[in-house]
Amino acid sequence: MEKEQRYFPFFVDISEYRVLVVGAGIIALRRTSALLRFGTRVTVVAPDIRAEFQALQAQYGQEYVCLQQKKFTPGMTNGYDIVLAATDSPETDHSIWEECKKHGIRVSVASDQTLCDFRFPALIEKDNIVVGVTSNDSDHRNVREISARIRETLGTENRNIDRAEKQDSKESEYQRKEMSAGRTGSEEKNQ
Ligand SMILES: C[C@@]1(CC(=O)O)C2=NC(=C\c3[nH]c(c(CCC(=O)O)c3CC(=O)O)Cc3[nH]c(c(CC(=O)O)c3CCC(=O)O)/C=C3\N/C(=C\2)[C@@H](CCC(=O)O)[C@]3(C)CC(=O)O)/[C@H]1CCC(=O)O
Ligand SMILES: NC(=O)c1ccc[n+]([C@@H]2O[C@H](COP(=O)([O-])OP(=O)(O)OC[C@H]3O[C@@H](n4cnc5c(N)ncnc54)[C@H](O)[C@@H]3O)[C@@H](O)[C@H]2O)c1
Repeated sequence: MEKEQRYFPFFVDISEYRVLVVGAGIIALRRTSALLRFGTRVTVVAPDIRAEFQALQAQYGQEYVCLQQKKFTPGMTNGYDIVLAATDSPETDHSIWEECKKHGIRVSVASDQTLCDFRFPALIEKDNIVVGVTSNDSDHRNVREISARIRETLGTENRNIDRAEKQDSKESEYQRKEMSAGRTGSEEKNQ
């Protein structure tokens, strides 16, 4: 019988990490904005970059958000501590995974749970409390629903970008909220 895979929720200081995110669509945006709230530096590589990434760069500064408008090419993962593959091309995601495995870089592939060294959780943040939710059976929809209920109980706004907002690439609700809250990279770091 196959052993059930279980994921342990380490809570790690990622402020000194260098993170590469390949792809700049809705999933990459949700994850990049989450990582930035935890003080890390992120490089984003994609031929099409959603407009909200410019707002993140304006908010956190170029030191924290480096945008590279180009396709992934071999060698790009060099020097990164972790890599998130979130393109809409399974072949590209797979070659990113291969390169990371070859060089011992931890990698998560949004399109394929079998290619994840770690799980990207749903995040609920309330004052200094951080809740991370994941599933051992990869029922992503359930993770999302449980997280929404925790957010409701704690009275936290849903900071995550919903996939339904995908079409609204100009000025999303998320961007307006972040901008009107006047959040800055240094404030986030000090939280
Ligand atoms: C928690 C959350 C965090 C985040 O993404 O930020 C997250 N998925 C979320 C939502 C969600 N994901 C999917 C749907 C559509 C479902 C539907 O409609 O049926 C929805 C619902 C929605 O988006 O509304 C589809 C999906 N997801 C993965 C695959 C590939 C596969 O299963 O192989 C496919 C099929 C793709 C396809 O078919 O194209 C894989 C992963 N998704 C993970 C995390 C990691 C495992 C964590 C876990 O579930 O335990 C992992 C392994 C990737 C990783 O760790 O990198 C976020 C909740 C955000 C929140 O609420 O805060
Ligand atoms: N984990 C999750 O929560 C979840 C949920 C749904 C879907 N997914 C998976 O996540 C992936 C991304 O979904 P999305 O909705 O963000 O897609 P999207 O279409 O919004 O964005 C795709 C991005 O990938 C980039 N890209 C394409 N080819 C590239 C290449 N060769 N090099 C670099 N960048 C490249 C595009 O320029 C674009 O920025 C899909 O594979 C999807 O199956 C994950």
